[in-house]
Amino acid sequence: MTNTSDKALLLMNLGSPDAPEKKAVQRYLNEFLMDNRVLDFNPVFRYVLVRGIITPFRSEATATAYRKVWTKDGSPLVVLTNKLADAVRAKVAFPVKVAMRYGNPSPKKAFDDLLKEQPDIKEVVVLPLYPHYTMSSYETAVVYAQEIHKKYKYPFTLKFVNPFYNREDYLNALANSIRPFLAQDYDKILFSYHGLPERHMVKDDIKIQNATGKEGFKMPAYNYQKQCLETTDKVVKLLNIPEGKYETAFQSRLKQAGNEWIKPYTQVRLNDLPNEGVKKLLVVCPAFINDCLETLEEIKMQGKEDFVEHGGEDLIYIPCLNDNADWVDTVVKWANELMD
Ligand SMILES: C=CC1=C(C)c2cc3[nH]c(cc4nc(cc5[nH]c(cc1n2)c(C)c5CCC(=O)O)C(CCC(=O)O)=C4C)c(C)c3C=C
Ligand SMILES: [Fe+2]
Ligand SMILES: [Fe+2]
Repeated sequence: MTNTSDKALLLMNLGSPDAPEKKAVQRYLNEFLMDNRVLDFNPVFRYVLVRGIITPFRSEATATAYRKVWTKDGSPLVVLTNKLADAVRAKVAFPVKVAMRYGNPSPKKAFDDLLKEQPDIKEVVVLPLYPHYTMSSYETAVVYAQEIHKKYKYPFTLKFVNPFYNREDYLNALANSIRPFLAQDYDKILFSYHGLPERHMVKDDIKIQNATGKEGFKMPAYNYQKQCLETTDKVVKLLNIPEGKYETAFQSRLKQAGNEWIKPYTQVRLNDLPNEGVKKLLVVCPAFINDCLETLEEIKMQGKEDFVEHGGEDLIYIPCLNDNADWVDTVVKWANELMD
């Protein structure tokens, strides 16, 4: 559609390395893990841990994992976020841009491009592509966009879409995307969310209790783990999935960030479920809006291999919302609501 508005939408995601190679992954991990909302240690310890241990030892393995899912157009996360932007763009009369918290394109690039295209832009609605609030995902995206906006004195205001883990439109889109998979025989459906160090939950709880209303977004009522459990709860109700046929777990643990992460661990459940009689498992990853390394490599590939090795027959991975039609309509609706 032709742009006729002085408002714009920015879709903000986590970001990926520029290439599935050790050097690019090193650059990416250094930026990502030096974020004090991700590795919340004192700066000197964080620097030593990231530069001296995590990045040198992790980069090659992470690059190998990225190579397994990399597409001809780039990382799945970036490609699929762009695809979502294209689908939204086709339905609206305002510009739609993409920015990443780490790596490219940065919010600065997105804001600069936006101004080049439409110099009279007055307001940018930012949608962080994370349904749930936690300081290491939603909050760091918001704060980074705010910092760049302030630093370069952009002549427009920013508005943020709130965390949406319990919003009806998101839950309906998610439930509708799961429904066709429930038509087959299955033993259980696993809702696997990105994990968090327990420590982060304590900090998030304090932030939630002390929210001032000036954060730029509405804080949720409670912490990430409870938000995830609420998402599962609401989706299983929409889908009439009976008790005992579903469970929630947390994936992607990075041990160096602290030994205790929120439980149960997806990895442990994938290994144990076959012994508990679960042979055919459906898995959905609702903390991720776009498929990425953590869903495609960790769950769809590695997770399936582990599940089968431990006696499972099949793991059927349910894709993220990506550019699903209901989800695209939801994004359009939410953007329009905030622009009114
Ligand atoms: C302390 C470490 C980490 C926390 C806390 C964390 C929270 C968190 N992450 C996402 C979403 C994504 N994470 C992704 C990759 C990824 N995450 C971590 C570490 C933490 N994440 C690392 C080190 C990596 C890189 C890959 C690796 O080396 O294992 C991705 C995928 C990126 C991609 O390019 O595909 C996403 C998406 C959320 C939602 C979250 C908190 C809830
Ligand atoms: Fe992560
Ligand atoms: Fe991972």
